[in-house]
Amino acid sequence: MCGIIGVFGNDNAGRLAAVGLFAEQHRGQESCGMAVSDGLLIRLHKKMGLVKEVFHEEQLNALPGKIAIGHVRYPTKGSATEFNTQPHLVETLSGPCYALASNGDIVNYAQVRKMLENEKVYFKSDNDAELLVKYIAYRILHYKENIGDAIRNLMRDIKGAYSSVLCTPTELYMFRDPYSIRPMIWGKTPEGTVIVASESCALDTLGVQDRKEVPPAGIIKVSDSKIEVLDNDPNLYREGNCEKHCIFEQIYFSRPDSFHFGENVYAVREKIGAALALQDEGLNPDLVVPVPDSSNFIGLGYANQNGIPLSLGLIRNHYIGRTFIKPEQAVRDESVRQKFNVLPNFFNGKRIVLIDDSIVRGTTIRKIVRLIKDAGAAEIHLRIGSPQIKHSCYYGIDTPTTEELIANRRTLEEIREITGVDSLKHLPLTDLKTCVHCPENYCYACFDGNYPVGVPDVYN
Ligand SMILES: O=P(O)(O)OC[C@H]1O[C@H](OP(=O)(O)OP(=O)(O)O)[C@H](O)[C@@H]1O
Ligand SMILES: NC(=O)CC[C@H](N)C(=O)O
Ligand code: SF4
Ligand SMILES: [Mg+2]
Repeated sequence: MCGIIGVFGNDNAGRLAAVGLFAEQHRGQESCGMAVSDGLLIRLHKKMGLVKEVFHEEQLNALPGKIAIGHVRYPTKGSATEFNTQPHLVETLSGPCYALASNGDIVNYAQVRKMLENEKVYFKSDNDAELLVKYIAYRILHYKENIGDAIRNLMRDIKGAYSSVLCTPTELYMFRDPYSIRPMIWGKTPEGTVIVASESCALDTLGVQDRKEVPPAGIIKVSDSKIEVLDNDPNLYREGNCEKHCIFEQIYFSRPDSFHFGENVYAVREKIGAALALQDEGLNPDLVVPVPDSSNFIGLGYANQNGIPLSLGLIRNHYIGRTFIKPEQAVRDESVRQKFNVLPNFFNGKRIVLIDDSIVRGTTIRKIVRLIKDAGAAEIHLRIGSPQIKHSCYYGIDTPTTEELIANRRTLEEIREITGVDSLKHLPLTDLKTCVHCPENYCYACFDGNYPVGVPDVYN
């Protein structure tokens, strides 16, 4: 998962983009970057690190212009390096230049890259956003297409998830894959600046009130003279006429104050909590304790449904960030250890319902249960706000190789034993589907293995 931002029509475009990226920091912590156009030239700055580390006053002063695109990266295609960091800039010999940033992942990356390499297109990175921008530049130069047509052909030829922003020296484009797997939302500030972001929390921070989702297969072109929604029928590029939004955005990834796929994220999480609670009538624990932060609203939904007090007995260090999205296991282990502590004398003798949104490798929950047990809890009943994750994601979340997923290596009973809890229940898929308004419009592949856009080819 990554976060994108696009800004058009503001003298402080770079600064606004930095504010937007900061609001989306939870979507990518490894590196970030920005491309800003002053009308003639696109300048690029990207580095490993967090937004506040990469964009100081000095860098922002060196990025003048009215159009900006930016990205916070959580790597899925290509390792965590500066080369693979987005945006990617293409400067062509004949003049035009384009910068692009994208959230998602491409499943036929190898095939399309090979096709472009056969046409003498050169790649600097292993990142899918470079593939997207080079594909577009290739179509424009080779077939003399305009950008809109190049993007339409991209939708025909390139399969996977992409919520992308592209800028030229004078225009901003936003476009989204036909299944709308990742969120993408845009609007205008009262002063008329156009902003597009992965999540509405970034638009809120930048003062955008009137906001709309970029439609499936949508292509929106913003120039000085107008905003054009270019005609494009999603059903030309997909099987069935459904969108397939990532359900994991609602369960874990997005900020709870965001709104997308027609839902308030916090409200979906509260429903997940209530659905978990319905499985537990008669359990009567003393306290419901969520694993902060992503499970707080699931915990609240559970507590309200069964009339049990919600208790914030686990305290997290807010400066550690997300642990599941860190690329190395040793770093994940150490980060979880440093991330959580318990309130003193809080758990002693108590029967706890402990709530987390998901178990991926099992790193987090093992350590948390140990902490709570050491703090004297009498019973721990672990409830997970999603089904077991048994399949990798190929659309922008780095759920690891299937062997790394604990649900593939152990039975549910073994996981209960390893974690050391008294009982363990996941939310069944059928119940999860009741927590959103249009369940048919979601991807659930990491739970059921039904991949709406297929699985990757192999690069060789
Ligand atoms: O089983 P695991 O491999 O540990 O992965 C699952 C955990 O990772 C996520 O938390 P994370 O710390 O990434 O983010 P959060 O602070 O937003 O909950 C998620 O909320 C689970 O707690
Ligand atoms: N998680 C994402 O959306 C990652 C975007 C892109 N695939 C990258 O690796 O940079
Ligand atoms: S496989 Fe899972 S994480 Fe990936 S897009 Fe589908 S629901 Fe989301
Ligand atoms: Mg968590």
